[in-house]
Amino acid sequence: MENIAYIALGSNLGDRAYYLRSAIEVLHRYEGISVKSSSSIYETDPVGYVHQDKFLNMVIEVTTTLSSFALFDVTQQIEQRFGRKREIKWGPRTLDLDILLYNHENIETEQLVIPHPRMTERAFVLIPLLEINSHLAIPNISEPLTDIIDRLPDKEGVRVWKQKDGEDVFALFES
Ligand SMILES: Nc1ncnc2c1ncn2[C@@H]1O[C@H](COP(=O)(O)OP(=O)(O)OP(=O)(O)O)[C@@H](O)[C@H]1O
Ligand SMILES: Nc1nc2c(c(=O)[nH]1)N=C(CO)CN2
Repeated sequence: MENIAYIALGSNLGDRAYYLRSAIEVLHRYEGISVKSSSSIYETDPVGYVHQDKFLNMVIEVTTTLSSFALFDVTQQIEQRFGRKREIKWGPRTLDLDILLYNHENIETEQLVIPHPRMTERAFVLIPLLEINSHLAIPNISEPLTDIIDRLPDKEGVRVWKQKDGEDVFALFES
């Protein structure tokens, strides 16, 4: 069975675009995962822990035959592979992969919560998400995403870094 999931990517250490691109490539090559579309790449001011460099953030849509938990395992493995270290809460990272949505499911386990619990507080997530699916509904949220974004303070720090142009996800990373 095909499931639809949305994944947020973030990086603010080292060659940020390389980490985003590599994560998308590894996901796409993975048996049972297909990357269907991607947002533009945004450069965003750090939120939470502010004494760190700017992030690149984007969101992708994937279809997958994997369960939400199996997909989560894959995203955790990819973070590990690209040298993710967790030192400071909300601090610098080479690669962060968050599963935002999985179909319209509500999942609440210790390891995995979907919809991602902080997604509606983050313009750096909602702006790229809305770019790829302007009709998206989030379980238990009835307010339009555009209204939510309007009142998020971090929206001022979200700027397009590389505009998406066409369907090819990987074209985003070519200079
Ligand atoms: N939907 C989800 N996607 C990714 N991780 C999740 C999700 N729900 C819960 N988690 C859990 O969050 C844990 C902490 O994640 P992480 O260290 O990446 O936090 P963070 O990126 O610093 O902060 P945030 O969770 O606010 O983005 C992960 O180990 C994972 O078990
Ligand atoms: N702009 C921005 N700020 C953040 C980000 C992020 O991806 N982008 N991720 C965080 C922890 O998940 C904390 N703060």
